[in-house]
Amino acid sequence: MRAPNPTTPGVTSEVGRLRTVLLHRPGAELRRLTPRNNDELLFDGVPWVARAQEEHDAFAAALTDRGVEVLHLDRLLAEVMAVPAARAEVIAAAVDDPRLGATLQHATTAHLDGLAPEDLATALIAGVANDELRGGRGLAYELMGRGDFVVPPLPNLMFTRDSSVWVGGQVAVTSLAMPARDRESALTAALYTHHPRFAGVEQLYGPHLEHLEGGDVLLLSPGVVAVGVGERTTPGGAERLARRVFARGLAHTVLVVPIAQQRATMHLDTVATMVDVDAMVMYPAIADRLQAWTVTAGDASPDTAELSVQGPQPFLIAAAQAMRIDRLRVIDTGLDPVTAEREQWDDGNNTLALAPRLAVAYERNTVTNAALEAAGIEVVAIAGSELGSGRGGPRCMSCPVLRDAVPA
Ligand SMILES: NC(=[NH2+])NCCC[C@H](N)C(=O)O
Repeated sequence: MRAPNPTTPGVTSEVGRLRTVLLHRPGAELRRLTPRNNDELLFDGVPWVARAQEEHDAFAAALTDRGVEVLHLDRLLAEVMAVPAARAEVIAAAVDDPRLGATLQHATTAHLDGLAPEDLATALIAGVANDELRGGRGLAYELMGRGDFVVPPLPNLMFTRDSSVWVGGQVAVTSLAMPARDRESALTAALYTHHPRFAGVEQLYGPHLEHLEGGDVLLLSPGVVAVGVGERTTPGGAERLARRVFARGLAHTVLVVPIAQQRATMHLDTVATMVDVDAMVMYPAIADRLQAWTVTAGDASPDTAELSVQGPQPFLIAAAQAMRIDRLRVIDTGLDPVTAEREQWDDGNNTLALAPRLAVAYERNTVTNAALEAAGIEVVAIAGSELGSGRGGPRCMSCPVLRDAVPA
């Protein structure tokens, strides 16, 4: 497998020592949430924003205290908004909305294009309401309510895991399934295309392809990628990713793992995450039922070839085989079924490994965290009562950009 060299970005596992991570501190976009729009915007309630920011700051501090470099998506985006081509791309994506009609599209383009880089970044993230638009006009504009969004906000941007994911030295800008998140990948695409920090990095995937979200992608070990398919990532998305990682020599096996199409299990990382080179914390209700299809490269050319697809077989068996280990150890979320269900819902499985046997987890999932500690995993516990209202934990809120290789 082509391994990234230690100074350039790249990630080959879930647990190699974390060096650099992309986060997004939630801001004005969360203040847009109301009881009328929170379902559509994929939040379970209306968070207390100042407290959510405090919790996020503590999360970021827990990482920097342990030597991890934290990149902030909004700051990088503001920097990149000085580049004319980048501005044009994200503005085009923001007005590419059939609700607007041509007149309002033109007015919105002019408004956004008139903003200084930092203000443009803010407007793209927090959205633009009808009464905030300078020079608003057109039929759609007149018929909208004053507080309606001309450009909708992106409150889920803090779940940086989903809008891009690194496989080896390349980054997959994803194609998000839910309309409320679709535009996030226009921002990550601009970032990876135009920010000098990522100059020369090849992109493995892109917006508007078959749906693929980073929360579904787990790098089980170097060369072995698990992809959950369910509410978000589609089998077509998993197939295209598989072809591309094989063609580029980034992996030898992709395990395609069906998960229930419901909110509680929206991504594979809501039911299982890696905490050691050979261990996962996993929701016990699915541990024995989870299946995997083992996909490897067929023989002919990667774009047209039939991939080799085998299975399904139990996930834990398929994973151990692909990883070439005897057994993938499982640490259960919760103890009894009710606690497990509660702690799974509160992202007890959604841990972010900082190194083998060292993981960040929400403090509220006390039973799961105790099980992790008992299994020899050191838990860095963070508060998440407000952050969690978006249904995402430490793994969802982070996109690793550079990890050390795990010792072979
Ligand atoms: N990787 C994850 N589990 N991300 C969680 C994303 C939560 C977000 N509210 C959504 O529904 O999309």
